[in-house]
Amino acid sequence: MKVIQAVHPEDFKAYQTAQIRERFLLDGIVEPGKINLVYTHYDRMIVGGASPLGTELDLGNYPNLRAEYFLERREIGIINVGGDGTVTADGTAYNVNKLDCLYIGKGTKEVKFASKSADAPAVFFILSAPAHMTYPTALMTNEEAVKVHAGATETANKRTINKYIFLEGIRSCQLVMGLTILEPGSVWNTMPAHVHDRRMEAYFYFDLDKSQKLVHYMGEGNETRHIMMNNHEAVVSPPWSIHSGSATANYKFIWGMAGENQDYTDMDPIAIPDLR
Ligand SMILES: O=C[C@H](O)[C@@H](O)CC(=O)C(=O)O
Ligand SMILES: [Zn+2]
Repeated sequence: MKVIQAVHPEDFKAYQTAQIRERFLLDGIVEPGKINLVYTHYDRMIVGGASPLGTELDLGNYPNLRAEYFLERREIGIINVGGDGTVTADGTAYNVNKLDCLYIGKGTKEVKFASKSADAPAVFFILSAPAHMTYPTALMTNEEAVKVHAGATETANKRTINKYIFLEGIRSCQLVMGLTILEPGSVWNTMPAHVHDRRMEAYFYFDLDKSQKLVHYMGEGNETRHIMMNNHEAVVSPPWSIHSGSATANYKFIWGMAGENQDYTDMDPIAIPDLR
């Protein structure tokens, strides 16, 4: 499992394109027939993808964890962004179709991922954080997710925020997870931008056409940089960094957090004119 170390904001100011990409961009996590996971030292969040084809994929165990099994001291959130699929947790199979979310609590020994059809494979995006107790495994469909309408067509940021794992939804120790859908013609997410010193965040962009590009903005609000991103790529956001994007067409993205609190509204917004 690849490991990403944490970066100091003062050091970040000197980073060139290649360094920014190496330290924050998680590309290649979606690979047909494979599970790819990255261990980040941002709140020890593991970020990855499971893309089963004809055969089931096992979550497995990794030496980095020094655990008997993956979820011995962890919890996991999974959202499917591809074709119909199933996730099996200790023998119980859950239908996790596109935009559905499954939370699996600490103590589950075996997790398996499968696609209903290899011709329309499921693509599972995975977030896993350390957990101190067991919350029940729970499935939430996209219809059941709590929806918040944000932005406007005039500012090209009209979008719907879908919340799944959060204080009023699926309960967890640390994980907060959901996804945001932009309307056609709207291309800006998380603008006005914000930081939340108490939590890290990861973004995973999807349903962005292959011919298009996403520009992800990061850094302190007065010292911003960008990363050019493609469909099915993820990026980690340190607690000191904004995390916002604009693209050449509309798209969707999964966001997820772990850290000091689970209060979604604990954000310090940065006024648009103040960005540098
Ligand atoms: O801390 C919260 C996250 O940055 C996202 O939920 C923001 C987002 O989905 C959006 O504005 O579109
Ligand atoms: Zn945020």
